[in-house]
Amino acid sequence: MTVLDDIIAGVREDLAAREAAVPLPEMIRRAAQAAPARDAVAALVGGRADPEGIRVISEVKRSSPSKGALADIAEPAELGRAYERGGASAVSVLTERRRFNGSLADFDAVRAAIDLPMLRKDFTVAEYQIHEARAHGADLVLLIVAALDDAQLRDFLQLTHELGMNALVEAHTPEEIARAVDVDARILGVNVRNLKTLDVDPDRYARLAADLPEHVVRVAESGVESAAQVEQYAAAGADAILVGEALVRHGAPEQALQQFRAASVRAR
Ligand SMILES: O=C(O)c1ccccc1NCC(=O)[C@H](O)[C@H](O)COP(=O)(O)O
Repeated sequence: MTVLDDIIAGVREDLAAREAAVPLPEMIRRAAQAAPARDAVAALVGGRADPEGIRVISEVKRSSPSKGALADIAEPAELGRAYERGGASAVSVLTERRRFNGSLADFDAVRAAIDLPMLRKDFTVAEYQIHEARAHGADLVLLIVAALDDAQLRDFLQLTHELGMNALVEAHTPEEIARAVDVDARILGVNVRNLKTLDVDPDRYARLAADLPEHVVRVAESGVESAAQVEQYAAAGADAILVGEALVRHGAPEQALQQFRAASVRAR
């Protein structure tokens, strides 16, 4: 069993418990009553040519399977506000409980504190999670190509769009990029972290960049430890980067964000 398989097994168990507490029809009703989603494509598009720098999706990440505990985030809302002040274009909140110590409560706290588009970062394996994300005010959900078959990928993306949201469709290989393009993904991420082995290979983004179509929002995910890495992603044409660990471990996330955006301008 890979790490991804193990995470998904836990996600399914937790999902069954939430669905027993709030059945799908009620979650659909709640999603329909939520305020309209913000346009995450508009927030992220054009980052590869923006004179002010690359777009940053800043992540609220307490723990990870690869590193264990990362940061004691006492006030996720305050971290979200710091990201907003630092110039983030969107905020991602991990909601997976068992391996990331995340929660929908964290998501709700940040949602109430900021006005940026927000990614509900979970391992999506059922339509229920998409309605649930919308009910909590999410603007973006994560669809990991490696975790879904073609029909699920198409149906989940369609539902996401029907609910007025967008999806970050995450790929790791040329084949997964092709599958994402086939379903008309608008925001396509290359995660340089292998979710089966947890190896991080930042050069992977540049190797796969040529496979990303011009018209999609291109996101380089994971592996940012320094401004130099941001320069490398920007030089390879990324519109946006998704950064977790480097921001939650940094004492001054606003400054880190500003440095990352400035570094991306130097790369052009
Ligand atoms: O972060 C992990 O260890 C991890 C393990 C297994 C599946 C997913 C994992 N992380 C999710 C992410 O993709 C990252 O949280 C995100 O891209 C930010 O990465 P980083 O900046 O390297 O924290």
